[in-house]
Amino acid sequence: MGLPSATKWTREQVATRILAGDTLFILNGNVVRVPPSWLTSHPGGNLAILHYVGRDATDEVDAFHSDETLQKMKGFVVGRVELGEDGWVPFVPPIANGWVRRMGRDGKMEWYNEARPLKSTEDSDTSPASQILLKKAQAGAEETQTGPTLAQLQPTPNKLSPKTEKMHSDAYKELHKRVIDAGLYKTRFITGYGPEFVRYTLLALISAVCYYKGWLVASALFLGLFWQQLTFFAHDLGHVGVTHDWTLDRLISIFVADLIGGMSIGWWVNNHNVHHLVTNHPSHDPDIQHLPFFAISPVFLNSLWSSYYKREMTFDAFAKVLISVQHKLFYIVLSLARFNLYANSYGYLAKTAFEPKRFRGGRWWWWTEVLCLGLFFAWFGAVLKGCGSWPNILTYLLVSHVAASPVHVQIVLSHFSRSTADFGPVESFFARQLRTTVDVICSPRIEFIHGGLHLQVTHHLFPRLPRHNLREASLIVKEFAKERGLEYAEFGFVEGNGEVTGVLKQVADQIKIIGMVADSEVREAMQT
Ligand code: HEM
Repeated sequence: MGLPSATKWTREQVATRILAGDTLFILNGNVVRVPPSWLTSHPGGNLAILHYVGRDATDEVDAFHSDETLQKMKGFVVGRVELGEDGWVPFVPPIANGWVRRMGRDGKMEWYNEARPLKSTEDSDTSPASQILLKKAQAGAEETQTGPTLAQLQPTPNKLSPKTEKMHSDAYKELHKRVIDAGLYKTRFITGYGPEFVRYTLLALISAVCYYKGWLVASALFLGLFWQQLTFFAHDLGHVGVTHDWTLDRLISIFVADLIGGMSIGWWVNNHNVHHLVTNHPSHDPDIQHLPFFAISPVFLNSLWSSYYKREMTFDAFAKVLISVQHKLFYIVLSLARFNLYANSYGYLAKTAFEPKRFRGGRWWWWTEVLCLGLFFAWFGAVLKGCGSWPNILTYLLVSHVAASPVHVQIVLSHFSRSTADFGPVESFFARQLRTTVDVICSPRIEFIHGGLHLQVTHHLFPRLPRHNLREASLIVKEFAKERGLEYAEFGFVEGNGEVTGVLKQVADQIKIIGMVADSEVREAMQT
């Protein structure tokens, strides 16, 4: 690079370096350069960073990193930029237009066009002018264009005002300070996790006692409830939100998620971080990419490209049948969702088997996960074998997996009925999380059923905040949002289910309408 860290960079210089392949983002007015070797070993995954290339990532970086990491990040600063009255004028990251870096035939890194942009032709709340969805790249397209262009880096203005977004960003910083000052980053080991551990132990014990008594359905039911509750603990650990020590939290989470639950925590964290950063973006957020089973927006009927799964989400004849009745299949599909999570988990571990060492965890995380999954298959396999007959085995498998499934309903409630529009890089982290996320109202007495994660808006704003402090933090956030006239969305559990199935029905109806229009066109053509 050759530029010392005190150097002032112009916006043009930043753009030129990005187009040349550098991974740059803005942090508190500094230009941060992530070296390629670091990008692949980033504990939050490479996509987390790629979605912020050319943008001011200060709020996101503050939300996701420990103080120790924030200090270390200073070592990656390569210069400064002039921030205007409305802050940094962001670029559109190359990945948003389908451009990624990969090794070329000559052994050098080069741009690769994995997808082509599908731009909005209007400027509405559901389809803002800034919206870029992705479609699979056409064969041979990369030969005509060798990398992203300067024009592609420039965001299309929409109805968002950069001044207002800057105000939201400043407000978020102030809010974060209030949360820190209130001491809410301190984990409540005794009063928070104490009752949790009693609950986990009881559920596991009841399941074991029932099993040895031969009450298999009851045993499976309590095993499922035990898994359901442990999911929340694994979630906290995945966010480094328990001991706040990456290695310790990761080790405990491998024990909980892989050994007891049979799922890869590495996969879950990788997936979940992307979801937190590009929440509800149809082409980038894996948590809303569920074809052929669900489509929460008509845009999915265009067979979009997923930058997370690196494949086309094909809306084929099979998907068409399922989506047209998705609101009716909603609970049935979710009750079996755990099997899909196993598949994704093992696929991720297979894919990462030959990845380079990580900055945190080197390769041990991978081997420990594989070992713990082996142990899971050994103990759960023995449990199933002990059920005796095939009908008993099948019943045990189904009951335990269905009993663990309410957690999936809860997760989708928090986002499925919220906006999936892409307001581009100008939108602040604060405003984006409030727009795409909703809380489920629930009494503190029964909030353990939701694992406390029904306070999803506050969780999205402060992902590393220990779960048992979310209620207290949410009160601060709500008051703060009210002061600034921002919406903090929340609904009751029943109302939320109604909204989500309503959204699914709307998309399903859309298919019927498209089908009817096509039929009448054919009829008209035959008559003429
Ligand atoms: C040079 C730049 C960066 C460095 C050195 C860095 C370093 C790290 C480290 C060490 C962790 C482990 C957690 C911790 O110890 O704090 C982490 C996690 C993470 N990072 Fe970064 N990071 C960088 C840039 C970014 C950017 C630009 C983003 C996105 C805006 C990002 C998103 C994340 C996420 C989502 C996690 C996972 C946290 C969680 O699971 O709760 N990082 N990063």
